[in-house]
Amino acid sequence: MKFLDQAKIYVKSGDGGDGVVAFRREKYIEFGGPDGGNGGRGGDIVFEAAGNLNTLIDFRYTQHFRARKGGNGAGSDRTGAAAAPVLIQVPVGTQIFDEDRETMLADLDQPGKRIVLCHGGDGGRGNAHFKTSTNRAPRRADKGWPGEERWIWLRLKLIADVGLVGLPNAGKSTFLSVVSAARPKIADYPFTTLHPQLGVVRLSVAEEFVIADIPGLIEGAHEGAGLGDRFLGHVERCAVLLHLVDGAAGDVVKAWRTIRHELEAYDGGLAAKPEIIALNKIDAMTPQQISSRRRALEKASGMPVVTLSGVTRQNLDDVLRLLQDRVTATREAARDAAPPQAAAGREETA
Ligand SMILES: Nc1nc2c(ncn2[C@@H]2O[C@H](COP(=O)(O)OP(=O)(O)OP(=O)(O)O)[C@@H](O)[C@H]2O)c(=O)[nH]1
Ligand SMILES: [Mg+2]
Repeated sequence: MKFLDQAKIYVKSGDGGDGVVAFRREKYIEFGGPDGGNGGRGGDIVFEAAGNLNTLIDFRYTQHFRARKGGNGAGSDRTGAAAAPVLIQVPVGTQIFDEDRETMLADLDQPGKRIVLCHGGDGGRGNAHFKTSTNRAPRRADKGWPGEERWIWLRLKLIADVGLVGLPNAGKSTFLSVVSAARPKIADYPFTTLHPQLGVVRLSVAEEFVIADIPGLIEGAHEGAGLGDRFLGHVERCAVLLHLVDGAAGDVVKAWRTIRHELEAYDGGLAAKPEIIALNKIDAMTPQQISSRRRALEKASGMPVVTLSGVTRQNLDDVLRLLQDRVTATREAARDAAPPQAAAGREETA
């Protein structure tokens, strides 16, 4: 499946329908009164977060969205029909930015959340509306109000509970493939993973969380080296980062520091996120190597370090338990902090 996490599109809500000038025509009544109806409202542009999507690729092919004009008014005081809204479905986690790419207009962070981004124009008034005691036969009717138009940026930030970070080849995709049903590409060369992928981990009926595997980072990623750091956006909303360090390749402390440095250079609160450090590929290390590298990492980071092997599945259960507990705690804290309305996924208008 192709993946795209940003897209620029044009949206325009429908113009309002025009009001009309009309007069009553009936037998035996010489001068019928004004009865021109109002125009109908133009169609809205509505965005909806859809749970079954996880790419913006469709927006590469369709970039213009226009809602229809409202119907014109008609004689006999008939109001024009309101035009149907245009509903644009985007993946959960899509943020809508103004053309400047800075101002966020909406954050579609929950399944089913909807926002009206552009309101349809109101219909113009028909001449029946302009009748007064001194002007009983007005010839005035207004055109409909124009709809709103703008260019916007869609930016997808996948919503996962756990973000996998590490150098290329650290074993991130292997880890994802053994703990979830996801089947990412795995190979012994760097930058095997070219776009983020999600997997669901199920520990029990009541316990599950989503992991995001992203392309490996290298030194200078924040300046564009390798695949750059733009995929880090996909772990911005994670509760915890699982930082995999390849224990079988070179200097583990240097590897860990390189990634920390890139997380700090990326502004998005990533450096402040809880991190679980895991020394990976212990199946390919001697017991002495495992303990000395682990100690070196613990000394450098000042944190406990877990050891595991994605290939032989050693210690996976312990690591998943740690992650689940951290995810649960974060969710509970968020629930306590959020006002009840927001937790219910209230509709809002941008
Ligand atoms: N011995 C051993 N090899 C592993 C382990 N996990 C991954 N590998 C190997 O390491 C290489 C890289 O694995 P990937 O899972 O593709 O690594 P990645 O971190 O996703 O790499 P990028 O997508 O390039 O960032 C592959 O050859 C894997 O078979 C492990 O636990 N033990
Ligand atoms: Mg990978």
